Amino acid sequence: MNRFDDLLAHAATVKDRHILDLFAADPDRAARFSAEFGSWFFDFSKTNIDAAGLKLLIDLAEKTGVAARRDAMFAGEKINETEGRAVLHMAWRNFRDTITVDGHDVMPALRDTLGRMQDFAEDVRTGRFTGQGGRITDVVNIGIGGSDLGPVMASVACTSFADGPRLHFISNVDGAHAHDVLSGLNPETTLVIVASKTFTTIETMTNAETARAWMAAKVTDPAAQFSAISTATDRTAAFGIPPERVFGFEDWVGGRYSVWSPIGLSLMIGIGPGYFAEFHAGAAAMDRHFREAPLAENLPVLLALVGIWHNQVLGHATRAVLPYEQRLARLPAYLQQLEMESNGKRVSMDGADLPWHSGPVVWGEPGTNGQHAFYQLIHQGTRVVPCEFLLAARGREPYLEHQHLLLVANCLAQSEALLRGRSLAEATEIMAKKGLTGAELDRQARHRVFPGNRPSTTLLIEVLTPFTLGGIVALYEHRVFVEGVILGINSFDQWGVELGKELALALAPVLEGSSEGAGKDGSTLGLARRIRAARA
Ligand SMILES: O=P(O)(O)OC[C@H]1O[C@H](O)[C@H](O)[C@@H](O)[C@@H]1O
Repeated sequence: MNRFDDLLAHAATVKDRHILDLFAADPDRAARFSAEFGSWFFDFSKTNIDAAGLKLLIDLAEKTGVAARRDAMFAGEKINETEGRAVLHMAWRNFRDTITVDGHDVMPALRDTLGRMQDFAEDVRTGRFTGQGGRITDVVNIGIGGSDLGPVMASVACTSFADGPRLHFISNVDGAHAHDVLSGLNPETTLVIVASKTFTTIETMTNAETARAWMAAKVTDPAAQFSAISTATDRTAAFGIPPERVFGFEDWVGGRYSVWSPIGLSLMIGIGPGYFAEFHAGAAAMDRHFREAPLAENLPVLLALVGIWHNQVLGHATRAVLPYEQRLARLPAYLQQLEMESNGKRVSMDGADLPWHSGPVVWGEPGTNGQHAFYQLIHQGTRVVPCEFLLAARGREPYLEHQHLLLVANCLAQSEALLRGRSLAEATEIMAKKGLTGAELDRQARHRVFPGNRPSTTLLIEVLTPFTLGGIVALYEHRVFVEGVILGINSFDQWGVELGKELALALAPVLEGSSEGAGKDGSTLGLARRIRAARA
């Protein structure tokens, strides 16, 4: 007996029916299977979930203790059990509440750091803080994973609000990344932000050294144009960054949940503290909704339950995230870390093998580009890929609103096509009109059949702003949390990234030729030999 049995039994009885029949049987289906909070509207009616299935899903959230776990998280309990940490990134976007960790009010220190960030951001933006060659024109954020993806994703999303220095990001240890970014910049007017929660991550520290050398070649005091963001202020000092430009945060902010914290400094400089506060406010609004709304009307809970239905119940291993919004181009990459690093776990909280599948593979690209690339498989491939469309009703450039209308039409058309499909009879009729007959008509028509009955959801906002973006990101964070609770896993550690890091360190001497690599497999040694020869 496992926690999904009732749902699996229900799914077995309904999985072959057509979602269109659900619409035909219930004229109110679209309203009944959607939910709204403030600026965010979530439609999950184009799925095979019916009233009985939804009830079983809500029951599942109840019996797995989602609400109690949520309250424990907001109360600062150490729900990240394998690291013995609280999970309180929400504190960084809600400065009204009092939040205590180990009986200690953490908010005064956060307000102090936020104030220092705001002052520094304004100083950079207004020219009170300058580089050694004048006003700061460019800001380079050096970080990776959660210290990169959040600021990159949000800065692209907030492009139309950016009026500060230009933002650039270096993450990959591949020197080509640092080269390509830095070679276009003037060291005398560039501010480098080294963003690393631990300040030990090899990629970030290597790129930071590279940037320091690049700057030292042109300015007398490179450290004067460096800032650092970390929980490890001893290490930032050792790197030579003066404390007034170091912005700290606590270990109860996970890397992939840290865009709200000082890790968002580059974004704050780009869009200004005012819009950054709106980004916070949108997320804080979503936090309140998550804490207060009944489970059946709770957007993060509903997104999670639809995810569970598709992955653990129906067995669809991947989910496509398809933003019809160019400025959300980096959202799929951001969500890959958020969801897959959080819920890609093989054991449950107590260390036992997970008796069901972990979270899904998340992937995607903005529409309409994806339509001309991989949608073929989504429409006619043999596997079902649940699709998650994100859409803003309005664009931000009034003079291009005619293009936005076309974008919206494409998004709705895709979810309609996935739902409706095209039958063999319809395809045959179309091809017959083109003059085909007989066996050729039959053959050609079969290639043009769309099975349809493919599930999708749509998250609709009115327009993309820092506020609505903040809500979207918090919505996904809490969705990941709810899925994690239902799966019984710890969504806040990431031990799965460690092994490769250790092996990479051990391989460096093999590549340099100073170690034989005893005990390594033949493939690794053979590749290392070839690489050594090519580099000699
Ligand atoms: O911020 P840092 O300490 O440099 O960590 C950067 C990233 O690397 C780690 O390996 C983790 O996989 C990520 O969760 C983290 O965001």
